[in-house]
Amino acid sequence: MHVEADLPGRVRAGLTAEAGEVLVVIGPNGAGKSSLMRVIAGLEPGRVVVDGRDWSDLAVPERRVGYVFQDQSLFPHLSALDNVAFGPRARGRARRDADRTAREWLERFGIGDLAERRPRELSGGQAQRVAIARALATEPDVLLLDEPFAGLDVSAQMALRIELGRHLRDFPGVALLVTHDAIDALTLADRVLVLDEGRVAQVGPPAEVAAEPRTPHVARLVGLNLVAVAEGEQLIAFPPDAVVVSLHEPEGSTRLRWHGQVASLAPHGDAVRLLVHASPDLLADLTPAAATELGLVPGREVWLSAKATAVSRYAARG
Ligand SMILES: Nc1ncnc2c1ncn2[C@@H]1O[C@H](COP(=O)(O)OP(=O)(O)OP(=O)(O)O)[C@@H](O)[C@H]1O
Repeated sequence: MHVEADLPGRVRAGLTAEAGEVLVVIGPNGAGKSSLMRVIAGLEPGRVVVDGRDWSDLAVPERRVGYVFQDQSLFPHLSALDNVAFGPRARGRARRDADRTAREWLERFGIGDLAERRPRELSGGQAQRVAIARALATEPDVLLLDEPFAGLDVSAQMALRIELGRHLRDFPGVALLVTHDAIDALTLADRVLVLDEGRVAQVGPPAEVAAEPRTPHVARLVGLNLVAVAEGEQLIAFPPDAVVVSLHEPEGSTRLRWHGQVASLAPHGDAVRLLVHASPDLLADLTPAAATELGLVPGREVWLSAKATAVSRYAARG
């Protein structure tokens, strides 16, 4: 499936996905992730072309799309069952038929016994299961999930993540899932799509995106330093524990060195993690003993150099 979406000033993105694929969409605040989802769903006016067919003027129910958005929560006056049956009914299925489908979906999510409850009588995790069941019950070609775990506590998130992963494996269409959490990308994605300033900055399998990030946002997410070199044509990435911190300019010919000011120090596992304001900002891990010996405090001027063997270098654009 090929999707082109254009919402001027907010997002302009093209993506291609195989049937059954899960694309996890990541990017910093304001990158256009929600805009992409909303324009595909038809909740914002914009241009959408799917496999050469122009969807732009199609109303929401005419699009073969299921969505779970934070602000499109369940109908409060309907039971869980009626919420899930709503989509099939709106698509013309007879009441008994739609109810049977809805009941099956609730059972698949392990909440068949909650069918008669109203949304306010459900926990956050249960309500989110109903919302996802409601989206899947319409048998969409595209499933859009915008931060489906937001607002749930950590253990509810983990349980729902595992369960959703199972349903996504069986889902025959294309799923797009927006998240801020690297765990979602690593556990749920077939491929990760990175949005930056409304454009697709990178697409690839999670391991590849994590190893060779092309945006500062993804580099931070996976805990790597990222520096543009060769007039911006290439990038180098290296982990914070491959950075040597010194108070004086390092000897030798290495060009992998930067001068900057310590912005913060924080415990990180057994190490101390420094954030140094240089160009660009860099992270460095060192032992607590070394941090004390160097007298590192915020504001201190330092030199950083990267161990060449720990640096990976790759093209800035794919
Ligand atoms: N209703 C709106 N009208 C106009 N501009 C909007 C609207 N909603 C969002 N924007 C702008 O569009 C851009 C993309 O926002 P969007 O919400 O899609 O980003 P996002 O990647 O989902 O961000 P976040 O991670 O913060 O949810 C931002 O510059 C934002 O200010």
